[in-house]
Amino acid sequence: MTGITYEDFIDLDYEPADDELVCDFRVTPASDMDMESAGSRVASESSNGTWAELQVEGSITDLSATCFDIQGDRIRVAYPDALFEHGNMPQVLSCIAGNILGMKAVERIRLLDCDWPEPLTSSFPGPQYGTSVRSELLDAADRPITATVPKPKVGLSTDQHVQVAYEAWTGGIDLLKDDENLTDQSFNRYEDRLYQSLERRDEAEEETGERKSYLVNVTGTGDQMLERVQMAADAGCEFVMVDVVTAGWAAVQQVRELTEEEGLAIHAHRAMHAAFDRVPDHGVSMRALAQVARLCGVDHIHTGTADLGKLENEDTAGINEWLASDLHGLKDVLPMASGGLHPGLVPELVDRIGTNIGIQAGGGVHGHPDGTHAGAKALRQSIDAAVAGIDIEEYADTHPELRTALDKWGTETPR
Ligand SMILES: O=C(O)[C@@](O)(COP(=O)(O)O)[C@H](O)[C@H](O)COP(=O)(O)O
Ligand SMILES: [Mg+2]
Repeated sequence: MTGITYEDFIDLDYEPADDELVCDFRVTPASDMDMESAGSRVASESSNGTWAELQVEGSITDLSATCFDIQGDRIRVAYPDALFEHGNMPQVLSCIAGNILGMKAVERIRLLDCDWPEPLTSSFPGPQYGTSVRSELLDAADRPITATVPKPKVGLSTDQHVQVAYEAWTGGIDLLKDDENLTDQSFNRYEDRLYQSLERRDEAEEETGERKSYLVNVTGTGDQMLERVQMAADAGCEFVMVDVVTAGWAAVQQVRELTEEEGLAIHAHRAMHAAFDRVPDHGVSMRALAQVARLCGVDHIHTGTADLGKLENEDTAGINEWLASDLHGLKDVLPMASGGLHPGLVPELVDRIGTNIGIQAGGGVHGHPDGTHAGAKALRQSIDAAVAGIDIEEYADTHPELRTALDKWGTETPR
C-alpha cells in the first residue's frame, strides 16, 4: 500500500506520454496558496486524489494526473489514458472541467486548451462532413455558406415561417435556420414546420438551380431529439441543429450516432456558452468547448464574428484555425459567424476570418428596408463582392439591394 497526498500529483520534471491528454489551465490560487500547491490540487481533484492522505494499491496511481509545468498563471496537467472511458465525453469533462472549478484552493480557474492524444481522440467519431458540406450538401464550394434565422426569433406561425424561408432561399440564402429557442411550441410545431419548409425548399431549388436546406432545431429531451432527427431524415432534410451546451454532450453523442446512419450533418448552436467562457479567468474557454464539439462530431459550430457583431467573442480566428487543423484524421468543422451581422460587415469579416466559413444573418436580412427577399439578395451580393475582391461600395452601385442595406446600416457594429 502507498500513501498518496496532493504532493504526489505534481512533478515539474515529468514528461507526458504520447497517449496522455494534456490540459492548460489559467489559475488564480487562493490567497494562502502558491501556484505549486494549487497545481497539485488541480491535478489531484481532476483525476483520482482528494484532500486526505489515502492508502492505496500501487497501481491506482497509474490513473493519477500530473501537474508538470507552471508558467506564470498557467499550469499544464497530463492525464493518463486509462483514467478515461473512451468515447464518453461527459466522463472526460467530469474530470478536466468538474469539481476543480469549485475548489476553495483556487480563487479562479479556467480550462483554456487541450492537447488531444490519438487513442482518446480516435474513440470519438468527429464530424461526418465538416467543411465539405459546402460542396457535398450545398453549392457553395467557393464562397462562405449563408444562413438566416427568421426574426422575430419565436412567435411566427408555421405559415409565416415558411413564407419567410421561401423569400430568403429565392433571394440567395443557402440555409434556413431555426432560432436556438424555437423547438416544438404550439404556435409553430416542429413537424408542420419541417415538412412545409421542405416543400417550399424544393420550389426554391427549382427556381434558383441551387441546393437549399434547413438547420431544423431538434433540441429537446434525449428521446425527443432522436425522434426529431429521424423525422428530419424521413422528410428529406440534410441537416439538424442542436443547442449543444443546453442539451448536453451525452445528447450530442446520441444524435451523432443516428445522423451517421441517416447521413445528416449537425449544426451546433452554442447558446449558454457564455456562462462558461465569458469571464476570462474562470470557467471553460470557447476554444475547449469547440474542441469537445469537434470530437463529439458536429459539422458546424458558432465561433463568433471576430468582434464585428453584437455579441462578445473569444478569439474567433484562433478557434477557427484549430477547427481546421489536423487532429489524428478527424474531419474539420465549419465555423459559423453569426450575431449582429449585416451586408456592410461582410468585407471586414472575410478579411479577418476568410471564406471557409458560414455567415448567418437574421436581423441583417429580415430587417432590410425592402424585406426578406431583398435582404437575402443584399447579403449574397456582399459575399459575392468580398469573394471577387470588389469594393463593396463600388459593387452596390450596380446592386440596389446592397445599396439599400449600406444606406441603412453602413459598416456599423450593432449594439
Ligand atoms: O438569436 C440570435 O441572436 C442569433 O440568432 C443571431 O441573430 P441576428 O443575426 O439577428 O443577430 C444567434 O442565436 C446568435 O448569433 C448566437 O450567438 P453566437 O453566434 O455568438 O453563438
Ligand atoms: Mg439565435
